[in-house]
Amino acid sequence: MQMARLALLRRSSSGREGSSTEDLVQWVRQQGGQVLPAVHLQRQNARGDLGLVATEAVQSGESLIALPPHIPLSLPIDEPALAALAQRVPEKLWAMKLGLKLLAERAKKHSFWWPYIHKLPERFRMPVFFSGDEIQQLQYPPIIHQVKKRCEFLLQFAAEDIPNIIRDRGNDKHPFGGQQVDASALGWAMAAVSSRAFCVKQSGESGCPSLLPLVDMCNHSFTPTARLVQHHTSSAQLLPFLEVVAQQDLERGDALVLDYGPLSNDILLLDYGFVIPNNPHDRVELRFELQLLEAACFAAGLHAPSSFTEPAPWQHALLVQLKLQGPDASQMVTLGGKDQVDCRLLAAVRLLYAEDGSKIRSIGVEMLQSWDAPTALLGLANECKVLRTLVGLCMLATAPFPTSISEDQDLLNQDEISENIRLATEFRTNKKQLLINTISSLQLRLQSLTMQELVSAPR
Ligand SMILES: C[S@@+](CC[C@H](N)C(=O)[O-])C[C@H]1O[C@@H](n2cnc3c(N)ncnc32)[C@H](O)[C@@H]1O
Repeated sequence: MQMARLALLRRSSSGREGSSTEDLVQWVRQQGGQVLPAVHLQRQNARGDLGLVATEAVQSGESLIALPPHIPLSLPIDEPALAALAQRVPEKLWAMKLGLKLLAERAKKHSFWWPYIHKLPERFRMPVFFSGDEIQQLQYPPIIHQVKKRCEFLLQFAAEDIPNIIRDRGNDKHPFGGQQVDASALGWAMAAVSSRAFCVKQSGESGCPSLLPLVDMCNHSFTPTARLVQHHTSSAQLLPFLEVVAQQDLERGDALVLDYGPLSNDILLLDYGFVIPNNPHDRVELRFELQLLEAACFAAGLHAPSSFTEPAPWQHALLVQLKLQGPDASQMVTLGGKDQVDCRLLAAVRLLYAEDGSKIRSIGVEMLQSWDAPTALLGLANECKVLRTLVGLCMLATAPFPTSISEDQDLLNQDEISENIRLATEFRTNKKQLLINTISSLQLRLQSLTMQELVSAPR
């Protein structure tokens, strides 16, 4: 299917570029919120991105922003037509449910949240707004698949679900005040929510995504300078409900940055429209298949044992236990990260090389998944083959990327490339770097094992 581009939404009503950055701060204060005088909203770059900074020194633990309970924009949806629409949104696309409420508020003449909505970005950089060619430039099938699915959902929701619900309920109950909502408007709302909502606990219930005006002007860092604290209070008390607190002493000019969570570059790109170089939470996904492991053996210059095509019954039983085969299998495994490879993948390659089932069963499936598994029981030579096969797998995983890191770097050094191509190139180059780093780590392990093997070999 040819991917349709979701045309960028242009709204003359966005006040981001024209008005003062202090409007939002003032509105939060008028609503009973507290904003430390040292906290300011500033433009970050020519694109008009905003962020919060400290304009004076602040002590660790000081309250920077406090929001009363009526300021967050969150679910549930009371309006029946809107609630009926939200029910048709798959749970995975939770941001679209709250996005519908955001769109409805944006369409209202006197929405309580207008000073906030007015300050939201006019456009977002998520790949659902890329052209078909730009999406292909991501070069990584799992993310291309996700982007296509989101585009298809937005196009179908705009073309079928919204008109159907509106027709059934009559125009006087139009959830968007009679305004037409197309795929790009839906994409805008989904992107606004996915990139800005925080999970907030509501009286005894589990977390609920909420838009937190002003708080959502904090950018992300894995080494945050501020943290979000939730207080349990009733709305009648107007006590601080959510607070942003300084995580450390801040100097004048320091950015207030929150940690959005342990997010991979896939999620950061899809939901937030940016990626982090050397992201410790990033991984490369692949599907566990014996044929792939066999190919990895060949790539590593090894002869694949027959178990790679036909595992012994005890090996099959352990693969089922690892949920890599059998009816409950979930075959998605990962490369990269702190442990270098998915622990289930490590265990699978180990048990496929093992000849003695009873030895392996004595180690247990838990231990097989750990780098601390006793090499003596697995056999040094076997463990070397395991590592070489995993290196081969990383090499195979680089195959779908048609460009090299140095070609990507050349592209990134050109000033005239578009923002979307820059982002797609940064994304794919980080994936390749992750695979190269994983190969290096595995090779280091292999070197130290080879040394042990040489030392322990009979002379
Ligand atoms: C919660 S908002 C933060 C405020 C936002 N900068 C703005 O102008 O409204 C999240 C968005 O900020 C940007 N952002 C946040 N942290 C970032 C980072 N570390 N690098 C690049 N962009 C970031 C991304 O566009 C992201 O979708």
